[in-house]
Amino acid sequence: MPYLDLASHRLHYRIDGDRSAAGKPWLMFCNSLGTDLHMWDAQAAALSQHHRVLRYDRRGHGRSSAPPPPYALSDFGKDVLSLLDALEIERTHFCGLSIGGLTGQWLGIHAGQRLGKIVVCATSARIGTAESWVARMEAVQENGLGGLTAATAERWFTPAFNAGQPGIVRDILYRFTATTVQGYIGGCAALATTDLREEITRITNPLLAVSGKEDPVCPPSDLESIAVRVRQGRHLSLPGRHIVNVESASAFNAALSEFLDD
Ligand SMILES: O=C(O)CC1=CCC(=O)O1
Repeated sequence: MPYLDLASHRLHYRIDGDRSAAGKPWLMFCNSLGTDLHMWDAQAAALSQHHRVLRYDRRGHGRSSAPPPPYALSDFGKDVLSLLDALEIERTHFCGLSIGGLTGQWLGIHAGQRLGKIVVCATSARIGTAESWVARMEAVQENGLGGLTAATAERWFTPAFNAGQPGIVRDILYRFTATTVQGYIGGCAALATTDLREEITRITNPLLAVSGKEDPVCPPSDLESIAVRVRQGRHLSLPGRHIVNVESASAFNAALSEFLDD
């Protein structure tokens, strides 16, 4: 299991596809709050035929360790750049969901030359409010992540998906409750202090914004707003709630391939 050891924490990552296949472009995925790199299993399986796929667990999530919170969005962006530098990856396409999509926006603003195309999913230039994230941090401090499981399932998937795909939902919620409290709180702190609404106009990379039609966290209007504010943006809405790449996996994979190959 490969890790990158940094000064304050270690990042767990995984490469699918032939790493030495120089003709294949890199495609990097970044997970959301309370998930790990397995949220991209369906995408890695489909896209690794034509790409070298790099996934990692954002700090404090999955098998990556959690430095003491709070974190800032720039910490997540710098973790990505550290991984790219360590793996000698000059340039990669980037796909992130929710806080992973905010990380993609930060990279587009501050390190656009390291990215090819950017895909941001179920995200916003500013997710929620500072007050809502402070309340979430307090709830997690008090009850741990287990206390949030039912509400999380409801935000992440439609009732039909929750009922129809219990195995997939169980697996993703198991990984949710396995997230460290420090890592989750650190992520909430970054969300409480992030507002990229002005800065995203500096993004020049081609960008695809993907929304879940019924996402109560980042509704389609948020993704549309990103697409119109960047230089070369487009927006696509797919059936599902917040974790739209899982709920609409086939359509998501098709859209991702089409956008990257275009
Ligand atoms: O509230 C949630 O669980 C959804 C979410 C907000 C930011 C993120 O990464 O996930």
